[in-house]
Amino acid sequence: MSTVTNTEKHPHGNAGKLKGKTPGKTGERFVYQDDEIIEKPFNWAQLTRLFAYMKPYTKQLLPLVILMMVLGTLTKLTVPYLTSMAIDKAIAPKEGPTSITLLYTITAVVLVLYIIQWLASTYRIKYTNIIGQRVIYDLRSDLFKHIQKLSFNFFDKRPAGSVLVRVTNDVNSLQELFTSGVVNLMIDCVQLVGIVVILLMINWKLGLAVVLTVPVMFVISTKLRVRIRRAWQDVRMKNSRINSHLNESIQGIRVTQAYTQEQENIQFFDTMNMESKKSWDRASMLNQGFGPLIEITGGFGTLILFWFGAYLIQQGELTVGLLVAFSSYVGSFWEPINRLGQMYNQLLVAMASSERIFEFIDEKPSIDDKPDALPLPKIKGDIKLKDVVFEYEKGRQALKGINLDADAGQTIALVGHTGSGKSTIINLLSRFYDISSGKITIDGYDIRDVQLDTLRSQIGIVLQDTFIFSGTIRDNIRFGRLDATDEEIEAVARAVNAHEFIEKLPGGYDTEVEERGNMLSMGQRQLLSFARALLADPRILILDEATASIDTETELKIQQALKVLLKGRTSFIVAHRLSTIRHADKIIVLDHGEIKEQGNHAQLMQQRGTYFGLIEAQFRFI
Ligand SMILES: Nc1ncnc2c1ncn2[C@@H]1O[C@H](COP(=O)(O)OP(=O)(O)OP(=O)(O)O)[C@@H](O)[C@H]1O
Repeated sequence: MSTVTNTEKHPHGNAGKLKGKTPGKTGERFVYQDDEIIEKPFNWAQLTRLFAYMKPYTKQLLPLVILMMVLGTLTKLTVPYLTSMAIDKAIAPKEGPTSITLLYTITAVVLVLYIIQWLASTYRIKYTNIIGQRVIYDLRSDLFKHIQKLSFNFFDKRPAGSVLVRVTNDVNSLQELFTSGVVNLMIDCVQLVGIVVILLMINWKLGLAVVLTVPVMFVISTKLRVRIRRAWQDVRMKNSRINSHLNESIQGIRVTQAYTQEQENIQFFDTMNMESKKSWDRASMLNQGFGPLIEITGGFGTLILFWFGAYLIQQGELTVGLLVAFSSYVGSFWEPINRLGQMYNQLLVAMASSERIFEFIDEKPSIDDKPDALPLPKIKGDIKLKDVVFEYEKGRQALKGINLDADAGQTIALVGHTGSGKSTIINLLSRFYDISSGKITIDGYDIRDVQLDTLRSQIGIVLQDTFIFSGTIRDNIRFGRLDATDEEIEAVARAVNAHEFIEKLPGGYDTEVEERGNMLSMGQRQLLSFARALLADPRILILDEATASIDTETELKIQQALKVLLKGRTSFIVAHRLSTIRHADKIIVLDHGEIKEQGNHAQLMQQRGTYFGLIEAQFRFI
C-alpha cells in the first residue's frame, strides 16, 4: 500500500462485543466481554506455548540463572546449620570448654556464605529480568506484527480500545510471571525440598511434625490469597476500562466540545474513577485483613516446633543449637510456601491473559495470499469488474452485480448517494475485503490469485481525511516511498503545490506535525497526501475526494495538483467536486449497490436521469 488507510472511514466503534452504550451506565460501557475474564483454569498446552517464548534464552541465560539459584539456595540452607554448630560446639558445648576460635571460624565462613548469597541473588535477579523483558518484548512484538496484518473485517468487529488493552495490559500482566515468577517457582521448589530433607535429617520426629502442617497451611494461604489477588485484578480491570475510555474521549474531544458534552463526559469519567477507587479500597482492605493472617499461618508451625522441640530437648533427643537451626529452617519454610500459593494465582491470571493474546495471534487474516499466489508483474492498469457481488454481513448485499471496465490511464469517477457503494468498490480494488462472487482483474490477473503486497504496492490510496502521523512533514511525505531522497520529496511537493505552504512553516520540511496533523488545514493535509501518493508513483490511484469545502485559492491548487497526480494512471475517484467529475473519462452512477448509469459528463447530462438529478441537486445546494 502506498499510503496509509484511513481508520476513521472504518470506525471500530461499532458495537462488536460492547455490551451497551447507554451513557450514564458506567458499568456497561467499555466492557468487552472477553476482556472481563480475570482467571482461567489451568491449561497445560497453553502454558507450554507461553513458555516456548523462553526457549531462545534457555541456552545462554537460563543455565546462568539456574547456577546462581542453586548457589544461592545452598548457601542459604547452610547458614542455619552452621549456627547450630556455633551454639552446640563453640558457645555451649555439652563437653569441654567453649571455643572462641571455632566461633570466629564459623562466623568467617557465614560471612563468606552471605557474600556468595548476595552475589548469586544479584546476578540471578539481573539475568531473570533480562529473560523476562526479552520474552515480553518478543510477545508484544509478535502481537503487534500480527495485528498489522489483520484484515479490515477484524477491526470492523472490535473496538480499538479492546485491541489496545491486549497489547498493553494483557502483555504487562505476564511481565511478573516471566521476570520473577518462573525463577522463583524453581527456587521455591528446590528450597522446599532442601529444607524438608534437612529437617528430617536433623530430627525426623520434629521434622515430620512440622512438615505435616504444610498442606494445611498451604491450602489456607492459597485460599486467602485468591481473594486478595482477585480484588487486585478487579482494580486492574477497572483501570483498563478507564484507559479505554480515555482513548475514546481524547480522540473525540473535538466532538465533545462541539456538542458541549464536557459535563456529561466528566460525570461519566467520575463514575468510572469512583468505581476504580472503590475497587482499590476493597482490595487494600482485604490486604490489610488477610495479609497479616497469612503471615501468621506460619506461626502455627513455629508453635508446634517449640512445644515439641522443648519436649525433645528434655528427652535428650535434640540440642538447643539444633532447635535454633530448626526454627530458622522453619522460618524460611513459609516464605516459599506463601510464594507458591501466590504463584498459583499468578498462573491462573496468566492463563486468561495469554488466552486473549493467543486468540489474536491465532486470528488468521481473512485476506491472505493463496499458497500458489504469484507476484503481480508491473502493471499497465486495465481494471475489470465482472458481476461483482459483495456483502459485509451475510445476507446484506452492499454491491449487487457490478460490471465495469477501466482502461489503463482512464479516470473513473464514482458518484451516488451516501451508502450507494462507492467506498465499497474502492475497498475491493485493493482487496481490503474479498468479493462474495464475481471477479476483479487487473491486466487480466484475478486479484485473488496474486501476492497481496505486489498488488497493493502498485495501488496508491488517498483518503478523505488524510492520516498524518507524528513526525516531520518530510517523514509524512516519505511514507509514500521510504527510500526517497530529500530532493525527490521536494520535487513531488512542488508538483502538487505543497512546497509553498511547507516553506512557510516554521521549520519547513522539518516541521514536526503532531499526530493527526491538527496544525495543518484540511487543504494542506490533502496536498500532503497527494505528494505522498505521487512519490509512491503507483499505476493505479484510488482517491476518496474530501468533501470539506475549502477556499477557492486552495481549491484551485488542489485541482491543479490532482491533474498532475492523475496523469498517466488508472484512477478511481469517489468524486464530490463537479470539476473532478467533469474531467473524468467515465462516470459511474451508483444506486443501492448497483450501477444506474455510466458514461461521460456530456452523455449523462443528455440522458437526464439520476446523474442529471444529482448534478442539479448539487448546483441547487451550492
Ligand atoms: N464495514 C462495514 N461493515 C458493514 N457494512 C458496511 C461497512 N461499510 C459500509 N457498509 C455498508 O455498505 C453499504 C455501502 O457503503 P459505502 O461505504 O460503500 O457507501 P458510500 O457510497 O461510499 O457512502 P458515502 O458516500 O457515505 O461514503 C452501506 O449500506 C453501508 O452501511
